[in-house]
Amino acid sequence: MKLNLPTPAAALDIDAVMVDLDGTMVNTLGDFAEALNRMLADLSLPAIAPQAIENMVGKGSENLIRSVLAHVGAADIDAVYQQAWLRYEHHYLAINGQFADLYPGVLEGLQALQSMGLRMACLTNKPLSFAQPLLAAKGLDGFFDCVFGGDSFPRKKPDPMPLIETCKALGSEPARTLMVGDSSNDAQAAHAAGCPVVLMTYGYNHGEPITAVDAKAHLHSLAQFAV
Ligand SMILES: O=C(O)COP(=O)(O)O
Ligand SMILES: [Mg+2]
Repeated sequence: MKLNLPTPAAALDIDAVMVDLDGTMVNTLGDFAEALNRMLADLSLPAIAPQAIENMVGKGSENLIRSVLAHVGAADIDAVYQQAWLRYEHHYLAINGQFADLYPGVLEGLQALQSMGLRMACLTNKPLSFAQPLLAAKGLDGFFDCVFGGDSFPRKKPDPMPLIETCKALGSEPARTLMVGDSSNDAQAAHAAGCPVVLMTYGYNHGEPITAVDAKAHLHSLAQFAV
């Protein structure tokens, strides 16, 4: 299947697509802020501003919680981590999707990829138990042949392992499987796995400009797949 990309990239020859979740399909910053601030309140720690959280998203929940605990000045992060995770998990599952919105053009883009007959996976660093209900709540679950989270494999993005394993599950060669993401994690993992990668310009990239990260294209909307 030839997937046409806006210039300067040429058409890509692919059989399947892996789509990242946070910052690519769903703006989950509001969910992160709500669940993390409820966790901090339970631990009698100060609140954190959503803008500060944005740069910490992308390397999974443990990294996020540890970064937030450090930011608010928790005295002994290792000592408090397990309780913090349990409170965060409880609150996240309770509010999952309520403070999160699809980015514009997501449905159009996914419909276009689906109608091209491409096999599709959602591949996120979010825990699978968070990702599956979020996809369902946002009406996205029907698009994907498989869904893998940050705890589905022994290693997370930016390691190439989750992409290589997802390609196997999709029955698609890495070189013919497109990664669609929003951060240098997605790009680094894709480069190492031998997958082409396209990056969205609106997501979370650790505070760095995403256009500086090498990719086949940088898109402002998934609807650009529909043209
Ligand atoms: O939960 C995270 O750290 C980010 O998840 P993502 O891989 O869907 O961007
Ligand atoms: Mg992301």
